[in-house]
Amino acid sequence: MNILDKIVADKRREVELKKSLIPASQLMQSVMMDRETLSLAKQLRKSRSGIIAEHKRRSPSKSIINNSLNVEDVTEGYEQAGVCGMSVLTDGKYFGGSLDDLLLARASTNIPLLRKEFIIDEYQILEAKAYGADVILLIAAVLSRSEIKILSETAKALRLEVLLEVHNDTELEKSLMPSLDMLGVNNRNLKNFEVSLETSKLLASKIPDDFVKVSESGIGSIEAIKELRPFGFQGFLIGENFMKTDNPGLSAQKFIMGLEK
Ligand SMILES: O=P(O)(O)OC[C@@H](O)[C@@H](O)c1c[nH]c2ccccc12
Repeated sequence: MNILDKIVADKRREVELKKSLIPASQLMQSVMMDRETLSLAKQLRKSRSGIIAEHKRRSPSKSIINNSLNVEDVTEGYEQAGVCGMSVLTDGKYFGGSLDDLLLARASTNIPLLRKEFIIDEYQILEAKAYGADVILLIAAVLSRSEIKILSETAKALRLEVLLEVHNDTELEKSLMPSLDMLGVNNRNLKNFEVSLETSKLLASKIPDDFVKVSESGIGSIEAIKELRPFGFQGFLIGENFMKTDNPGLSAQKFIMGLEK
């Protein structure tokens, strides 16, 4: 079993358990359900930098990235840096995140927030909304076309935006549908952790222009972004490069200043 299959198998068990502890009807009562969501796609289209900065404590590929920061400080730092949006990892077992991280980030900022999670069930989309997200991630590698359709339509009904993540042609071709807002190309293969920006360059021309194109993972320099822009990418999802420093907000700020020059 590859690591992705293992994560998803664990996730299915986790979701069943959570459904029995906190029924969907209870999530529906969250005050967040009535919150006006923010558009990440709009921010990316009008931005000169296109940075989506991630809160990520650890990952299965790198183990510990940074365990000594608090999520509110990171959120405020990213906001001050002028990022377009923030991605918050909520998986606990493999990434050291939680839904509380999302809620604390929500309480600290008014920028669009993405729930970064392995979503396999509509229940997790209700959770995303109830804990203050504006956008959800769907990963084509772990979903069928009909699952992508059901999950993305559920998100739209809750006024959440959808970022669909692909890593190859087959995943891209099976996934295109109008209920998606943004198409992300993950430069990291989630099955073996190999990273290459070429993945983004290869897939870019196959993504129709109605979707905002986002390049994800392994972006470590301003040069990398300048290289990706001509392929039509307007969003750049960066985690480790910021989170490995003592002050992720400041690192993001330097990056953005370099891009806007
Ligand atoms: O830390 P990086 O290499 O900048 O990558 C960020 C983000 O793209 C990565 O965390 C990610 C992309 N897709 C995912 C799906 C699940 C978990 C994590 C991810």
